[in-house]
Amino acid sequence: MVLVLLWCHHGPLPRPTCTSQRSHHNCGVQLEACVRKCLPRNCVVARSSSGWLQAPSLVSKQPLKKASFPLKALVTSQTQDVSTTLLIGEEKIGVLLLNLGGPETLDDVQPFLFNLFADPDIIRLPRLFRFLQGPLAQFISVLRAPKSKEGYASIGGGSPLRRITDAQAEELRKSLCAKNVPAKVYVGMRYWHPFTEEAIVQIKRDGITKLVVLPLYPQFSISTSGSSLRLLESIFREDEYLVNMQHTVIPSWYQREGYIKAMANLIENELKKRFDCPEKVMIFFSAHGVPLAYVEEAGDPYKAEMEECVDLIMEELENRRITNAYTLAYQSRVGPVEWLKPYTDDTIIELGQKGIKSLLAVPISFVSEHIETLEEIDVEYKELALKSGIEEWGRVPALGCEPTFISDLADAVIESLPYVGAMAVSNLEARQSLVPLGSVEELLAAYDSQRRELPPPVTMWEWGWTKSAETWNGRAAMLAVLVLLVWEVTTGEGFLHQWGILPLFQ
Ligand SMILES: C=CC1=C(C)c2cc3[nH]c(cc4nc(cc5[nH]c(cc1n2)c(C)c5CCC(=O)O)C(CCC(=O)O)=C4C)c(C)c3C=C
Ligand SMILES: [Fe+2]
Repeated sequence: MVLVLLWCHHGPLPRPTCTSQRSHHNCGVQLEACVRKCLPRNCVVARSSSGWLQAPSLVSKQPLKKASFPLKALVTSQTQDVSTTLLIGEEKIGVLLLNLGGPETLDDVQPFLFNLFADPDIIRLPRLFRFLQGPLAQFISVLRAPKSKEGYASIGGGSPLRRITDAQAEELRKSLCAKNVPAKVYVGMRYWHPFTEEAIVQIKRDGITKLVVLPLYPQFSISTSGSSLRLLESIFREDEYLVNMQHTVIPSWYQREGYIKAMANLIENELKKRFDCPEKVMIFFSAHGVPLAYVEEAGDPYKAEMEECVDLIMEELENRRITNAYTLAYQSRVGPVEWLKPYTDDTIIELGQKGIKSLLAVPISFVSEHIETLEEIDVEYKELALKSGIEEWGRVPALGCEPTFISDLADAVIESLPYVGAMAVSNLEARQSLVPLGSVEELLAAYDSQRRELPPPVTMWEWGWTKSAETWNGRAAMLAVLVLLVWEVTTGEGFLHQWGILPLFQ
């Protein structure tokens, strides 16, 4: 196998790949994509932008020597058979799958939403107002809960995420075992059970000595993998056992051949199965959106990774002589701020107006079925498409436990094992060692160094008889009634006393 390392040390990559000094990371992504296209498939392309190495299937902190010019490409040979070296010694290998989590019952919806909105990677307040994070999360979650509950009720009363992620964990364990890498696989959710903290307790109880952290999001975003990794970093930092446990992180894996092939298989199957004239169908990639500020201000690589991911899948399909038209749009916008565009709903309407008759929706940000595939795509977007003049609608299933995909995740874990290193936050010697440290903190710093505030994702106020204003007016009225009630009960005075309604018992 050949490893190509793109090395850019402090400073923008040279033109023409770099058009913006600020989106330094994105340049790296684009450059990496260009280089990958020119190389044979068996090459691993890695890039570094701030002194540590970020390979497609691993993150490792590699103290690189200062470059005499900004960009350097190294080509080395990697001939070691990783799986044989793993089994030497008494290491206990663990794999921690990170995921979002979802409410299992309708009663879980509001507390789940509270956990989500209490996350500073979802709503980041100015430093001075950080103390309001909890009350604000409570407020927004109570406001949003009725709408979310409706959605979860329509998909059977809860999220299928836990069940599917548990099944993926079990299949991954089996696949690793079949590849001679016995490992325990744990699930750590960000906003619902089993919480990441619960998984960590189990990892410590089992005495894991080498841990591979694998977020189940193909593309990295500050709001998903970033948030989970930030949490993990804070847990690790405070725990002596974990500080010394060797670990590495696989931050994103959308460019892996197995994943790309598995996605292409799903698209090819669905095209053949569902449509009379498969070649006339437009392939409609629908990615989960994020607020534009994440990408433009905080440096989230999500958009660049998403675009590259779509290119790679289309390239794979073209190799199979499937040359359909395709497009990418972003769904699930929440709140008043601008999110990544084009929006899925606007795009569907536009395609209908342009006379497109057949669409195949491909959910691409997530590898399990969840509320946004089962409700938003299958119900809302399908209805919109049919109303907009689209006659044939199909949707590619999420990868779930698809064997090519699971086997590729197992390979990603195995390939990352030689890079598992000590966290050792305070250990200077370990920090300077050549063994990659897999520091979550530095990974996050590279994308989100300034930690600017992130926009609130829900509408706070709209004047006029909008749906939001009605909700707010209703809630304000309820609050006023509550205040009056408390006032009457505590003071014994007020309208209800004057009218003889209170006190109830005399
Ligand atoms: C409000 C900001 C949000 C951002 C930013 C965001 C990014 C983001 N989310 C996913 C994947 C999922 N999100 C899910 C649910 C969900 N997400 C938000 C908000 C943001 N997401 C809310 C309020 C909810 C709850 C559901 C709702 O009320 O609409 C889920 C579903 C889990 C389930 O229960 O099935 C997933 C999956 C990605 C990939 C992403 C950014 C890239
Ligand atoms: Fe979300």
